[in-house]
Amino acid sequence: MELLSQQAVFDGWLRRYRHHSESTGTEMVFAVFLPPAVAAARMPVLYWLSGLTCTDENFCQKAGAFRLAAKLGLAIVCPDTSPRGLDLPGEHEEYDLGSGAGFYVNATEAPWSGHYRMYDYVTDELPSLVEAMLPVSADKGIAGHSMGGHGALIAALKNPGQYQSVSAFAPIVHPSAVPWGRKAFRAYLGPDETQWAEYDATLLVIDAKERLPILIDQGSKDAFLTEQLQPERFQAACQSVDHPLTLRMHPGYDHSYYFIASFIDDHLRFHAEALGLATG
Ligand SMILES: N[C@@H](CCC(=O)N[C@@H](CSC=O)C(=O)NCC(=O)O)C(=O)O
Repeated sequence: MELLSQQAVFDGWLRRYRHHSESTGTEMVFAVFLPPAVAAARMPVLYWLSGLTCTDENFCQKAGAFRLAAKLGLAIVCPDTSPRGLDLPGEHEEYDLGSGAGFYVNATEAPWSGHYRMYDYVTDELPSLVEAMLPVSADKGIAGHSMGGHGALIAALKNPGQYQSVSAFAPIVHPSAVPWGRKAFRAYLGPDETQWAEYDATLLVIDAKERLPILIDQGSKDAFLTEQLQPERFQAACQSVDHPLTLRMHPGYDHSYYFIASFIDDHLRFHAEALGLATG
């Protein structure tokens, strides 16, 4: 992997790397924050999955996570949200399909299936690469926002034992039932909706093999709340099977990174505690 940039931040390092991905068949870029303590020990990692229109950079520039992550000794890896550098039909025309909108699934439909394999990329290929090439441990949590919040939920629900913690900001909890998800799933997974269940957190949680506690924060003034997010549907599914969920509604907050920045410390502490780091 090729180091693209390195910057000192809170006595740690923010690096961006490019590498060839077997999953997507493209070059992929990711960002990693390495806390200062990494010099002394292999640190656990939080994977952050971003939302529609994002790259690896949105979280790094806007979330304000690195001061506390440095103190906790928690590395953070931020993948991109889709393959890049392709020119598939329709790939760059709409913000919620194609580039910047990979939805963390393995596409089965043309023209996407050869490259849009973001599920394999974020759950398998990228962690293997990061653990082989960087001074981090195999202990990991996963979190994300909106499309990426849902990506985090399905990554944890589909891989029992792989993550020690999972959390989300304003996740699209039931993509099979809302416009953003239905559009993406129809394109990537085809018209047979029974195939969509494999990537729908509200359906997956019912038969989850592990009851890993989930933290979700949601703003009550989020413009996408009613049409696209509907956290109450996931809450009902969790309640029906006693899956531990903490869903916090925050009056006045919207869908933006101002909301994420306001509560990111709670999520970092939530993950750090599950990963065995001191949070005091
Ligand atoms: N442009 C679109 C909405 C785009 C948007 O709000 N993207 C969010 C994630 S939404 C769900 O995945 C985001 O994180 N944007 C980047 C940022 O830095 O805020 C529209 O206007 O409707």
